Parts: sequence; structure tokens; C-alpha cells
Amino acid sequence: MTSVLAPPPEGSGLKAVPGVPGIPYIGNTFQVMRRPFHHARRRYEEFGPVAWGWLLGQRTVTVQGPEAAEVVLVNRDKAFANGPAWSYFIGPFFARGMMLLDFEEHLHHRRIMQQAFTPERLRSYMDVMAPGIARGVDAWEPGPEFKVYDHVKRLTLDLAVDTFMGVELDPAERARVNGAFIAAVRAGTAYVRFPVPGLRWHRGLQARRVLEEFFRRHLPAKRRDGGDDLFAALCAAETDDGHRFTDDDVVNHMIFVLMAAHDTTTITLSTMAYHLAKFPEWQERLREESFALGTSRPGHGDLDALTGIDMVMRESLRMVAPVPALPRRVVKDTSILGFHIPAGTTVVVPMLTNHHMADWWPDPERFDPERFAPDRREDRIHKYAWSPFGGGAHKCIGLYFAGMQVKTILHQVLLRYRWSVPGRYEWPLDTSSLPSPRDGLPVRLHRLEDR
Ligand code: HEM
Repeated sequence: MTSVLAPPPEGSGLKAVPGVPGIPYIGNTFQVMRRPFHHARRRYEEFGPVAWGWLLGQRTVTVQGPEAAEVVLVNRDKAFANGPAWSYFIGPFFARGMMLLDFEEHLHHRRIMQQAFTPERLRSYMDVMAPGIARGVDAWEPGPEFKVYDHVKRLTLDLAVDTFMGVELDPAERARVNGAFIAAVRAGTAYVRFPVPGLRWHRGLQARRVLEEFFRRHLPAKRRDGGDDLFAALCAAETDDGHRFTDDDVVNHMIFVLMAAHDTTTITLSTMAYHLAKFPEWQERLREESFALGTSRPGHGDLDALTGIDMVMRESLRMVAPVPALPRRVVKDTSILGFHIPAGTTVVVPMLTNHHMADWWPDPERFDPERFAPDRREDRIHKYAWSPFGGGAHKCIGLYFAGMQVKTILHQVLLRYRWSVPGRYEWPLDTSSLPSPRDGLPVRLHRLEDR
């Protein structure tokens, strides 16, 4: 049954947000998680861009389309806060990470962290990363059921340890840190959201302690010796007016950045690999481009020549946004596109489904990288039509790093392997958390010289 979220203040000229909220606390949670595209389309046809319902235990206004996304992400009157919204999901495990800070404090931290993402820093991360990528990709064992997602996840996690931590780890400690990391990420989507020994939430809290202890142990040496890694960069980062991170800040930011960096790039690479297997003509086109580059170790500037990889990456980020939804908590009464949004509400910008809206994207279900070609640039229809990296004050600080890493890995893979899937294969995408293929994306992988 249709009902309104809250009556707008008298004389405000605002409209009430409509919706079919469903059963309190549960509402449409299962439909949204299982069939997000179908559900979003139906809601948009019935209510337009602003509608409410119960989602994951909260009264939630979902805003669809780039115009509403812009209002929320640009956040002109500071009505939308990140911390309370994201903390609901990942707070205990990623406390005081950059994305969970707000307003003045966030700006202050972001200015310092920016020093770890300057062009010079990016170049040196790339130098550290290149041999690890070559080693990791070389070690893949071709076969008929090669699970792309699982292998890429392992690779990006290993790269994160090398590029971000810059600490020599023996295999046992590497496994312990990687394991803690995976447990902390998994805990965010636990069904039982309090600590019961043996269950995800509890394991997540234990993992957080392992990670804190790890970074604290290595911190004094990093402060003293410096290095080319992100950990050293955060220790050294200083704004022009002399602000630096405390030890606690460095630990909190490191734990968060590791999480922010590796799942997202894994999903991007997997989506690219899936479509390149489904559309072999694109795979060949990209391979030719990679061979034409004439180097297996491209430097930062060489990557610009890989225009095909760039278009496929953008199209893959459109088709499967790795961060499917951006939640915000409304901290004072406000409005979105003329609708009254009361304080206390959770607002969600659903990037995953926004990128499939027929009002903004011609033939949105079609894999068509050329839509990003210079003569088409369909994303230019609106500044927020394509925003897999978010926007406004919290826009992904690692977006150039991500592009660099994704392109370098794919380039290395194209130079060594060819892969395919059976003609009618459709990957079973799990959208109940960050999107991922339920089957690990099995492909037939050949080494090029074997063919
Ligand atoms: C394809 C890969 C990536 C995607 C799609 C992605 C997406 C996003 C999105 C959507 C946000 C904004 C969240 C919000 O507004 O609530 C974000 C924030 C962030 N990302 Fe990324 N990200 C990626 C890779 C990375 C990498 C590689 C790093 C670090 C090296 C990184 C570090 C961060 C950080 C620190 C924030 C918080 C920024 C802030 O709140 O000011 N991300 N990312």
C-alpha cells in the first residue's frame, strides 16, 4: 500500500516522499538485494526518482537518476552525513576510515591524505607494483575452469600488501594479515549483527584487533625509515600548513584504504574479463593494442595509449558499479528535487541501478564500450550519469590509482593469455553485498604460446 514518509512542513511548497514501505524493518530488502535492476525499474515507473521503503532495518529514501545523485553527493547545505550511514554497515571494523568521517574533520583528514596520492607518489606505487603484477599473473595455471574472480582477488590482495604496506612478511604472517582482512570485510554483511563466537561479526572484531596490532607494530619503523609505499606516505603526509596524521589516524586509514582498494578493483577486473570472454572481438582488439604498445612494463604515461582498455573499463564500471549504493544519513531537514526529507532518514544513491536507467543510457543492458568513444561520450549527458567513483567531497581518492592498477593488470594478462566462456554462459552475479560472481567466473584460460 502506498504511504508517505512524512508530511512536508506547511507552506514549504515541498511534496511528501511516496513509497510502498512494506513490513517495518524488512520492507523490500530481499527484492532489492536479489533483483536490484527489476526492483529499481518498477519503483521508478511507479514513483519517479524519489521514493521510500524499509531497507535493511531502516526507513530509507532511494533516489534514482543523476539529478538526485548530484543533490545528495554535492551536499550543498551539509544535510547528508557519511559517518552514521556507513557505520551502520562497517563501523566496528573500519572505524574512522576516511569515508566514515564528515564535514570539517573529513576535509582536514582528506587534505593530509591527498599528499599520499600525488602524481609522483602514484608513479612510485606503480614501480613497486609492476614486478608483483608480472609475477602474480605469470604464476596462473591455465585450464578449463580457471576462476577469474578468485585469482584476481588473491592478486590484488597481494599487491595491496606490497604497494600499501611495504613490509616484508613471511608466508605465515601474510596469510594471517590477509585472513584478518577478508574477515573484516565479510563482517560488514553479517546477518547476525552482534558478536557471537564463531559467527562473522565476532570474527570481524577479532580481525580488526589483528590488523590494528599489525600496523601499530610496524609504525615506528615506517615513521623512521620512510619508503615508497602508502603506509610510509601516510606517516610522512603533511599539508602546507604543517598538519600530519597521528599514529591512530595512520592505523585507521590504512585499514580502511586496504579495504577500499582491493575488492573494488577485483570486481572491475572481473567484469572486464567476463565481457571480454563474451565478446572475443573486443578481447582481440585490446590484445592488439597491448602488443602495439611494445612493452610489458608500461610506465604511468604509457597507459594513456591503451584507449580500448580505457573504454572497456569505463563500460564495465557502468554495467557493474563495484560500490553499488552510497548511503547517507540526513542530519537536518532538507529537500531533494522538491521532496521533503526529514532529519534521521537514510538516503541511498544506487549507483548500480542508476547506470542502467533507460532515461539516461541508450540500450543500457548492451555491452558497448564505444559509448565512451570521443565522438559519442554518452556519459556527458549529465555530470552524475556515470559516477562509479561517487562525487562531491567523498569522491574516491584512489580513482587514478585504481585505473592505473586495473589497466596494468589487464595489459599483462592480455599479453600472456586468451580466455573464453561457453556461448550461452551468463554469470550469476550476487548483488547482496558488493557485487561478485557466485561461481568465481570460471573461464577456459590458454597461454598464448599454447595456441
Ligand atoms: C575501481 C575501483 C574503485 C571504485 C569503483 C571505488 C569507488 C569509491 C566510491 C564510490 C567512493 C565514495 C563512497 C561514498 O561517497 O560514500 C570511494 C571512496 C574512497 N575510495 Fe574508492 N574506489 C575504487 C578504488 C579505490 C582505491 C584503489 C583506493 C585506494 C588506493 C580507494 C580509496 C578510497 C577512499 C580512501 C575513499 C574515501 C574517500 C573520502 O571519503 O573522502 N578506492 N571509492
